[in-house]
Amino acid sequence: MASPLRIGVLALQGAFAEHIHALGALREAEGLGDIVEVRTSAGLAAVDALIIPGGESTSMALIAERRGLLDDLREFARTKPTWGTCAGLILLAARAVHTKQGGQRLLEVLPVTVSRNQFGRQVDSFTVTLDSPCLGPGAAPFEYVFIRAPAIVSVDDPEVEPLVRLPAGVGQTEASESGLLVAVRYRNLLGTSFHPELTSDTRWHRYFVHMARAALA
Ligand SMILES: NC(=O)CC[C@H](N)C(=O)O
Repeated sequence: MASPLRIGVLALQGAFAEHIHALGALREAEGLGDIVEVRTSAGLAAVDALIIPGGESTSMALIAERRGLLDDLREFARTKPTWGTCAGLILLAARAVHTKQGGQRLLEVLPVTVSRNQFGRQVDSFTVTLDSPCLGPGAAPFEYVFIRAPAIVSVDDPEVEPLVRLPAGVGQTEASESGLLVAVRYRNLLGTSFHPELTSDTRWHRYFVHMARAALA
């Protein structure tokens, strides 16, 4: 039997404890191995898959850079299963718009452009319940939580698979027939604008576990 999957959560800043909690809830059913807080290059080298949580992408990148972890994170995300949620999605992206003056460091592994804080400030946070066929045939709707979230405003590689789109109009400044993209998959990468770790619904975590397992098989 294959050894149990070891999933790490980047624990420099942000909502890492919530992801660890969500993975913990799946541990037995999914036969997960250690669920690890990753803070160093050695810690990263010891996991099979990684979640980069929500938080503040500029701070997270700065801390990672100071710890000499940024290049290792980039290398990891190039080939190993990696999921970025919210700020984590920004870090994975090839390009970000509406960044702070002077720009910000990104891992540049996911060929999309994200717009930071697309939906406004903290007070404009919102939830929306959407059908999510990517979670399985006949899957019940999922409650999506958005907190100063980015949106994916352009997809720059045909291999990027759109997974979830908001209804047209939500968070958009320009009239457009299709809504903003808030979840994509690309090879070994999953990027989501929302925070599934803030709900008790673990289906997105399960999606990532299955994706990671398939990628590593
Ligand atoms: N909840 C979040 O992760 C917000 C992300 C934040 N707006 C950023 O740019 O990093």
